[in-house]
Amino acid sequence: MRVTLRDVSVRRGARLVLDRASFEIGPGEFLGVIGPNGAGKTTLLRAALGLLPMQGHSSLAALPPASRARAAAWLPQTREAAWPISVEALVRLGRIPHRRRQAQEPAIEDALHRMGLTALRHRPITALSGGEQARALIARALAQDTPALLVDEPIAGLDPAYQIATMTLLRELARNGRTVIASLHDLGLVVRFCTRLLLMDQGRIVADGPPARVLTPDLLAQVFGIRGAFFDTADGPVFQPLALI
Ligand SMILES: Nc1ncnc2c1ncn2[C@@H]1O[C@H](COP(=O)(O)OP(=O)(O)OP(=O)(O)O)[C@@H](O)[C@H]1O
Repeated sequence: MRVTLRDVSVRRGARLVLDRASFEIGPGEFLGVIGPNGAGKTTLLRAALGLLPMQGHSSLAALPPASRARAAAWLPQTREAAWPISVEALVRLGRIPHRRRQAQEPAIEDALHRMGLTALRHRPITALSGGEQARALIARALAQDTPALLVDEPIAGLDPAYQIATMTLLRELARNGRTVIASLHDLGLVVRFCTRLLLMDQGRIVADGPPARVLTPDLLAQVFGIRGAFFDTADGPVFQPLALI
């Protein structure tokens, strides 16, 4: 599904925290939204979904709520569990937009399996570690089985194996025709997995393109205040942040 944003702006009080953001993304793309703390990444994703008052146009936000819930799944950054429901019940919530339409169980089993939660399915989510809770919330988004997936820091708090597994899964979903947008901080992993990067700074999109064209020495210095290096490895290009400037 194509997701289009045109001149989307968000104000918080007197501050413009998102300034005329525009981009278009289609099936097959895995877009990594990167930028320093406070750059506006979460704001961009939430505005795209219509979860914030905004100006401008977002194709997802323009959909009626029921259609939007079948078009896009959302993994929020905050991972607190409000109620001690079971992992399986949480994942089942992802199926609400599809109720009455399809068999529910295969999507729930698949999501539990993909996130390594089958053995934890009856555990209350309040009795899981932070990383396990994050995996349960990713599984809920997967169970929603939508053509677009917007995920806010999906690998924060995950161990290295689940970080790689989750990035691999998101890349596979994109390769199978989904549209995936993820805010991410790990520049090494975005270079390995994302097909395209959107670099944000102070509420603006300052670069949009393939990883090697976005993580240039000039932009790394200007936006992050760091320098880093690219290496070619048997597993593909690798980027390592090296030092503050
Ligand atoms: N509820 C709010 N009220 C006022 N300002 C807010 C609110 N939420 C976010 N902001 C401000 O909006 C700006 C963008 O925040 P946002 O959460 O989009 O950044 P981010 O790039 O996702 O940051 P991080 O990497 O730290 O998660 C920040 O300056 C933040 O302080």
